[in-house]
Amino acid sequence: MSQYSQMNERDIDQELSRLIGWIKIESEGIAKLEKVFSYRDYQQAVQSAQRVADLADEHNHHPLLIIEWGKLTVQWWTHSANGLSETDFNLARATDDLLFVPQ
Ligand SMILES: C[C@H](O)[C@H](O)[C@H]1CNC2=NC(N)=NC(=O)C2=N1
Repeated sequence: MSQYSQMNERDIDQELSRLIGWIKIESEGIAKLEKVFSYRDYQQAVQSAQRVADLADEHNHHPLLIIEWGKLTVQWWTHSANGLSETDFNLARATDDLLFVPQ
């Protein structure tokens, strides 16, 4: 099994239960991992998006990013698998590590 193979429902649910704030959504018939991060203003959301973009390039795996005022939505899935792979979960965890800001 490659890091990019489509996962089965059981493995997806098990991995999901270990994450905080990430949900599974279905968009255009494709399962995706989504989390919304909140910020003080637009610039903070933009800067966070840039950090996720750098992470994505490092791994050659790219999420959908939606920037709004005070809000960044991140969606991970694997285009080549038409769904979720281990790589998406690894990068969801990496996104959390990257965007975690101690209060
Ligand atoms: C050629 C290149 O490796 C592929 O197009 C990569 C790029 N980034 C990617 N990103 C994501 N999220 N899924 C992919 O299948 C994917 N494929």
